[in-house]
Amino acid sequence: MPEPILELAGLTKVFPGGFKALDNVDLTINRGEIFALLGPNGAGKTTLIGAVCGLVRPTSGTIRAFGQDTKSDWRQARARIGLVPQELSTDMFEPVLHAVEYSRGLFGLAPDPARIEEILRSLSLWDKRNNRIMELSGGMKRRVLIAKAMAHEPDLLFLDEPTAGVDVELRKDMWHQIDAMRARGVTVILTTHYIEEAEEMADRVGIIRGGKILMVDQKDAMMARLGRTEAHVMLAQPLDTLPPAIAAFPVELKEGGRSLCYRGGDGTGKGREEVAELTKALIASGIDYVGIDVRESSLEDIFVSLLGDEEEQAA
Ligand SMILES: Nc1ncnc2c1ncn2[C@@H]1O[C@H](COP(=O)(O)OP(=O)(O)OP(=O)(O)O)[C@@H](O)[C@H]1O
Repeated sequence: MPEPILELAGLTKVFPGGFKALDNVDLTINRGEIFALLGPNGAGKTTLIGAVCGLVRPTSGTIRAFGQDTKSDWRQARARIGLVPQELSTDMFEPVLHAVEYSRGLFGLAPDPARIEEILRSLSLWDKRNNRIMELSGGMKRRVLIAKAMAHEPDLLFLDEPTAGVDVELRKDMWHQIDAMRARGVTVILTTHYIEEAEEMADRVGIIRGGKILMVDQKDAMMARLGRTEAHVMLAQPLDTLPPAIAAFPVELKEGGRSLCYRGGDGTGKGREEVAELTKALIASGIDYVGIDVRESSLEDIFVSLLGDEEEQAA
């Protein structure tokens, strides 16, 4: 039975000046899951995190964390929440070790040098522990942000764009770290506009745009429901029209009749079987082909088509 760890109801933020960055957001996050909040620039992701972490005051709506309304007992909830912000704002002159120890103390936990060492080693920061943060590379600075958030052993961890602008190796490393946190029972909410990241990491995905949650679902269910198979068949001879046996498939001629494009299935692999049927039907109809390119749609395709649909509706 899923146990809600964070419950947002009707969460709305209107900034002074009238801009509505969050518009009636309802969202429940369950213990132990990795939830990816996916959305384009300015969608409201950082504002949502800020509201939960007490950095942004909601205009209306409620936030319950660990079963408690955060309005009544904010400090207690906040002590159990870790935040890895997009940017390092303070501590530049601090040595790494000190900054991380300080983060632990900030929320009232007793010092634990062994735990801090474990965290720093797991992030390959141990050798840099006595360096001032300003002396580190951009990627290392990001690791320090994660170390700081992990130092107070949060039950719920927000990662705001954890891998924006980092190299592929560090990105993989971070994914590893997130996995390790999940294994430790930490609930992780990450914001990203890298779809690949959501696809790789998340159990559930929420799509946010213009301050509104457009869709929330298990990643696999979202892929199955909205996914498609796409196949391009390069024909040996261009065709003007399709015989009925071929036109019965969800296909259309492209490139002046030189290729046949199939779009079908449902993201469960069913489309591939239909493509196999299509190739048999082509042979039976005496239509020769020289190549086939089949691909399953990714979360990215789904994301782009969802946002596209929204734009059409808004127009
Ligand atoms: N303090 C503020 N005053 C006015 N508007 C703000 C303020 N902070 C954010 N906004 C606006 O609210 C919207 C949502 O911003 P937010 O930072 O939450 O987006 P985001 O989804 O995190 O985007 P990104 O992917 O670019 O980080 C933006 O249009 C932003 O300009």
